[in-house]
Amino acid sequence: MTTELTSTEASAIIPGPATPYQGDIARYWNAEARPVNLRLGDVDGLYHHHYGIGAVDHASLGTPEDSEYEKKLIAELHRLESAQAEVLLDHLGTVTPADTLVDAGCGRGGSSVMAHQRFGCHVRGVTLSSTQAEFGNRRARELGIADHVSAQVCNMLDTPFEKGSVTASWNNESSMYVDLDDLMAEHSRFLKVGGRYVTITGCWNPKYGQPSKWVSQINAHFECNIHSRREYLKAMADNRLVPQAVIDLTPDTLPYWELRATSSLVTGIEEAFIESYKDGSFQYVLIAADRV
Ligand SMILES: C[S@@+](CC[C@H](N)C(=O)[O-])C[C@H]1O[C@@H](n2cnc3c(N)ncnc32)[C@H](O)[C@@H]1O
Ligand SMILES: CC(C)=CCC/C(C)=C/COP(=O)(O)OP(=O)(O)O
Ligand SMILES: [Mg+2]
Repeated sequence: MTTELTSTEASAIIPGPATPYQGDIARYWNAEARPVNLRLGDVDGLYHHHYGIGAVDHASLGTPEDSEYEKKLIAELHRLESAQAEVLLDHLGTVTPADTLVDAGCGRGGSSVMAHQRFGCHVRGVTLSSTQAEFGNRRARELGIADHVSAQVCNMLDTPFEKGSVTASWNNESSMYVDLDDLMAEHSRFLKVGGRYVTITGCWNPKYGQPSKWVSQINAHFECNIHSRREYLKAMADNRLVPQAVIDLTPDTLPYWELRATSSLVTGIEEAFIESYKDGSFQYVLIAADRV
């Protein structure tokens, strides 16, 4: 028989944050309720905390004078965010319904749901935020897929997944909150040999020199710590994760940002993304790696 835990029972078995920083990040995401995320998620019930890629369908938007324009703009931004998750899933390799995937830093669970809908597999999400985990588990119940998709409050650097038990795993815009060597070591531990790891992330470009003022602004805005492209490749190489594809998605994400900057849902961080992508100091990349 399965019974739900009371919050007192749950807090007795869920350890506190591993560091004071992780406590801050848990609080940040527990309190987060930005319309740019909730109103986009309301379009079709897939709630994302990542950005979009692909060309804007200007024909579908009509003109700003149109009374439905704002609604269409929100739907278009959401379409581009879901397109980003589809591209991540395209790089997970062969996944069968018997497989288990891990969504590390799963947010409200949009990517987890999409992975289950595409592959029929099990997806285990981890997040520091109890509000996000509850939200994701509620959505999974509403969709009737709670037996396949679940989220739990857990540090992605110290997960309960058994060694070699996971077919594929990913970080969708969640790796800038952790030490990369610790992160790649944990994915490497729970992935099967021959399994696949994918990250989509913003990283600073070593060709620029050091993190630009825009990168510093993004770090301050989200309380995160953006790594360089070089650090990703080094941490993977040191942890038996061999890149199979490194794709610069920067040109593909700029249209999303330029459209978002015109909307009523702006949050103030749009300029930093647009300017850093344009001056070359910051890049939006996908890295897919084989666990060897
Ligand atoms: C920007 S959101 C991305 C959410 C999701 N991947 C998506 O694409 O919608 C960052 C997520 O990383 C999670 N996170 C940050 N540090 C973490 C850690 N140490 N362990 C687990 N989750 C973490 C946060 O709780 C949050 O859910
Ligand atoms: C690419 C980088 C550096 C990402 C930082 C992590 C992050 C906060 C992603 C988007 O979350 P969100 O969807 O909650 O943000 P917003 O409210 O801006 O849409
Ligand atoms: Mg968002």
